[in-house]
Formats: sequence, structure tokens, C-alpha cells
Amino acid sequence: MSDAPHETTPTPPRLAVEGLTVAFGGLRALDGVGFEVADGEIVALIGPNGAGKTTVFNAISGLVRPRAGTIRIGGRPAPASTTRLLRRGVSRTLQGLGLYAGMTVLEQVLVPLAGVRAARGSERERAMTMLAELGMDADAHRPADALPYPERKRVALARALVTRPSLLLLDEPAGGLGGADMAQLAEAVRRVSAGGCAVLLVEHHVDFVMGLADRVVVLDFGRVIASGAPAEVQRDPAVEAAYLGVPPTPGPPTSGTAAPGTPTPETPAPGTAVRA
Ligand SMILES: Nc1ncnc2c1ncn2[C@@H]1O[C@H](COP(=O)(O)OP(=O)(O)OP(=O)(O)O)[C@@H](O)[C@H]1O
Repeated sequence: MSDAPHETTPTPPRLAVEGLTVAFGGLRALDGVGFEVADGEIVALIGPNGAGKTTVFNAISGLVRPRAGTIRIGGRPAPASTTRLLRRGVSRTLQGLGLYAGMTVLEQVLVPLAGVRAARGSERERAMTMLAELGMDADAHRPADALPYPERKRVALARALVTRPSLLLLDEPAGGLGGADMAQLAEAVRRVSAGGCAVLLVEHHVDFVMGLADRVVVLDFGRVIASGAPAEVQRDPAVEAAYLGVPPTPGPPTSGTAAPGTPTPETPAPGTAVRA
């Protein structure tokens, strides 16, 4: 028997983005963006308003067509339809809530499993287990619209997690949350990543990001200006100049440090992308 080490094929990253370029008319929203997220890794995408973070999510989700570049999921090109992405293990939350009007909490969480048909018993069980994991099972039969904002945010998370994704995209998950809810959210995200799911999140809450992410990718004007461990990125002079060094705009007190453009409980769902 040979003592030569076994040749192993390296596992491709769960998500690999390379040279991603997206233009809206004359505006280059993304210009050659590249980064990777491995299984079980939590990567945060940060940057000023209008830097291109949501456009990255939209390109991965097949909602905008890149002008150039590649997006690979588990080593294969990303499909462009939501259904096929779900089948490939990709789930996403939206900026704000994106919940359906007039549905109970349980119905919201059943949508990715059952669509519009009546849910099977096993699907209801799975949805209830997911809600229980997030401490929401007691609210299962309440209209989601009647719940306070942090609980509705948790429903949106449960809906993204119920399919047991291998790649989870979270768009401003901490937006509008206070300290206790943010801590609970961080715990839930850590649990999901400990189970092997790759997590990519866009977030303005600097403390939340730096305490949670394994790696941070910083975008500015559609380009990656820095990436690395949170502490490393925080010390980067280019990042400080483009983003972290800008003093937060005065407003109602929120827990933790928030970078400019951060939503507060009073303004939970920012819509427009306006550079400060
Ligand atoms: N559908 C669109 N049509 C035209 N321009 C767009 C469109 N979507 C985004 N943009 C522009 O592309 C740029 C990147 O926007 P994007 O929303 O990705 O930034 P962002 O970093 O997510 O900002 P925010 O932190 O405010 O959410 C901005 O200049 C924005 O105005």
C-alpha cells in the first residue's frame, strides 16, 4: 500500500461570486465584485447607502441580470428562478419584512413548503418545529400583521429557514430591532451556521456585524474595497474613510453602534438607496 497522501478534490465554496458587474442604464451599481462564502461561514456585506449590497443579493437571487461575472452555488452556476434556487438550497429574507398580507404566522412559514396548495401534515409539523426553534410557536395561529415588528421579523426569518437552506441570504436582518432582539437573532444565525449553512448578510448595525460575522466584505461605489476578519476590516483606513469613520446622524437612541443609514425601530424599512 502506498504511503502517498490521498488526493482530495477541494470542496467548492457554497457561494462564489466573481467579477460581478451590474449596470442600471449608465449607472454601474456593481463593478467586478468577487467574494466567497464557505459552508458554515457567516459573511457580512457592509458599505454606505447605495454601495451595491442589495444589488449583490438581487443578482444572486436572479432578480437582476449581471452584465458580466459569474455566480456559482456549490460549484455550479446559480439558477435564475426563485423555485430553482429554493431547490438548490438558497433562501433569502428581504429588507424590511416582505410578509404576505392577511396570513397567520403558520401560513407565512408554510408558503415555501406548500405554496398555494393545502399543506400536508408533515409540512405543518416542520413549520411548527421551525417556529418553536425561534420561540414563535405560541403565535402560530395569530395573524402575522397583529404582531409587534420584532416578532414579524422573526416570522420572516422562520420562513427563510423552514426549507433548511444551505445558503441563507439575510438583507438587513437586524434593521429595526433593539438589543435583546438582536442578541436573539445573532444566536439563531450562529445556530444555523453551526449546522453547516453558509450565511451572507447585509447589515448596517456595526456592532451586530462585528460580533457575528466570521468575515466582512466592504463595498463602496460597487467595488470591494476591503475584506477580512471583522477586527482587521474595522482598522482598515479605506473602510474608515468610506464608511465607519462617518459619524452617525443624530436620532433617537438605539442599542449599539449604527453606521449611517441604519434603520431604527421608528423607521424600520428604509426603501431608497441614497448616499449620505
Ligand atoms: N432597479 C434599479 N434601477 C436603477 N438603479 C438602481 C436600481 N437598484 C439599485 N439601483 C442603484 O444602484 C446602486 C446600488 O444600490 P443598492 O440598493 O444595491 O445599494 P445598497 O448598498 O443596498 O444601499 P442601501 O444600504 O441603501 O440599501 C444605487 O446607486 C441605487 O440607486
